[in-house]
Amino acid sequence: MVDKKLAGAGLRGQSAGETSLCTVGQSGSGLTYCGYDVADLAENATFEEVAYLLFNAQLPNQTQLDNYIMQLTALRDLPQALKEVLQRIPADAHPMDVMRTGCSFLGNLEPEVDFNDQHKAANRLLAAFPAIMCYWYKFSHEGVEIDCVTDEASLAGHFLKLLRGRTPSDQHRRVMDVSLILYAEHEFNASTFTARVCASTLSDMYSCITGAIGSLRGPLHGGANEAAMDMIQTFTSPVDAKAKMAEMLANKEKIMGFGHAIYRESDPRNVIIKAWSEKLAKAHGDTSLYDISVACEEFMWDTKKLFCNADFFHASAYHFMGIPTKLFTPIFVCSRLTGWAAHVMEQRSNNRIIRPSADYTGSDLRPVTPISTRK
Ligand SMILES: CC(=O)SCCNC(=O)CCNC(=O)[C@H](O)C(C)(C)COP(=O)(O)OP(=O)(O)OC[C@H]1O[C@@H](n2cnc3c(N)ncnc32)[C@H](O)[C@@H]1OP(=O)(O)O
Ligand SMILES: O=C([O-])CC(=O)C(=O)O
Repeated sequence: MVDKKLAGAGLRGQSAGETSLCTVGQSGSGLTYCGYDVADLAENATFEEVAYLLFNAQLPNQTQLDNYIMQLTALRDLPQALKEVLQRIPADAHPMDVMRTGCSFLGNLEPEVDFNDQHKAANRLLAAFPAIMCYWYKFSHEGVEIDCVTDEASLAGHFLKLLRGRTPSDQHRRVMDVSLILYAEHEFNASTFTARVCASTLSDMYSCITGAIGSLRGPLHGGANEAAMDMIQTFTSPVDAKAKMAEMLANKEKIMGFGHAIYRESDPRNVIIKAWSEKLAKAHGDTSLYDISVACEEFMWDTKKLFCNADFFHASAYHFMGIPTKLFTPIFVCSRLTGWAAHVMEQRSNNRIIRPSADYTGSDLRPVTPISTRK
């Protein structure tokens, strides 16, 4: 992968517009949000500060942050009509379909009637997504109707408390916060581009985000963290992992959580979440899943020069925090919503409808023959 060419199918390597939100894969700093290195943000900021940054192009001061957190916490509860819809979604539904429906239905109840409301709509979704996910999960899986409001100030803590019904540890709250920071924004990835295409028709925020959720759902994009978890759970030891992965590669199977459309040698988020995964494994008292994950990383680099993307060590990290695998990709939604909404706002600020052309590969011009003569 070191000599990977950013060209060819999938619009790879082509610029599809301008953004001031993010750089990906530039030498020196692998990933920046509005000029800040993601590692710096993960070390020295909170997810709410990053959300504020993406929506306002600058980090908040303490007063601005306090006000922003107050604003978000007031927007957490779900309307009764949305709770009733979530109650009707079966336990075996795909959780990303739940997020898509929750987002779309909220757009019916509280539509964005004017682009002046774009921050309001984005903040409402940011505050409500953890409850949409957890309300459905707890009702459909445990028959429990949870209270959608908690006393946790951060979105990370709020989500963990909704899911578990008890106050999370400082370590779990911090890891979830870092995870939300790492997933928040990533330039013109597939789901963000979906949101921008939708925005370019002057559609509403809820439609843009609903479409983006549909794009993130696929295993080649956000769904990879769940797929990686399903895979590593089938490995019994580092040796077993290497043997099974060799078989998968021989069968030309894709190994989820490895490779990236833009990065060539590493994903800068991996080293951060990997370090947290190791700490969580030690705190958990059983490092076997972490050791297996490290063996996978070594094997893929040695055999294919493929590296872990942001998703791979998220699998074990979330697992050590007791998060059900099926909620992995919905957590990604709770975070990437910030990037999507910021891109929608940016697209609107200098819009032209996105409408590329295609190279035609079909039949030459031909007449319509009578149906009775067709074979
Ligand atoms: C947060 C995120 O969305 S990160 C991405 C999450 N997705 C995954 O983890 C899914 C697994 N990875 C992949 O499918 C790919 O690496 C993608 C979709 C991320 C990027 O796709 P592309 O840009 O087309 O990959 P790229 O051009 O680097 O592929 C080069 C070669 O490596 C192979 N390859 C790339 N990733 C993998 C993988 N994970 N497992 C096995 N082979 C792989 C490709 O099949 C291709 O082989 P070929 O030339 O014989 O066809
Ligand atoms: O950028 C991409 O192609 C995939 C993505 O969203 C990410 O890595 O966070």
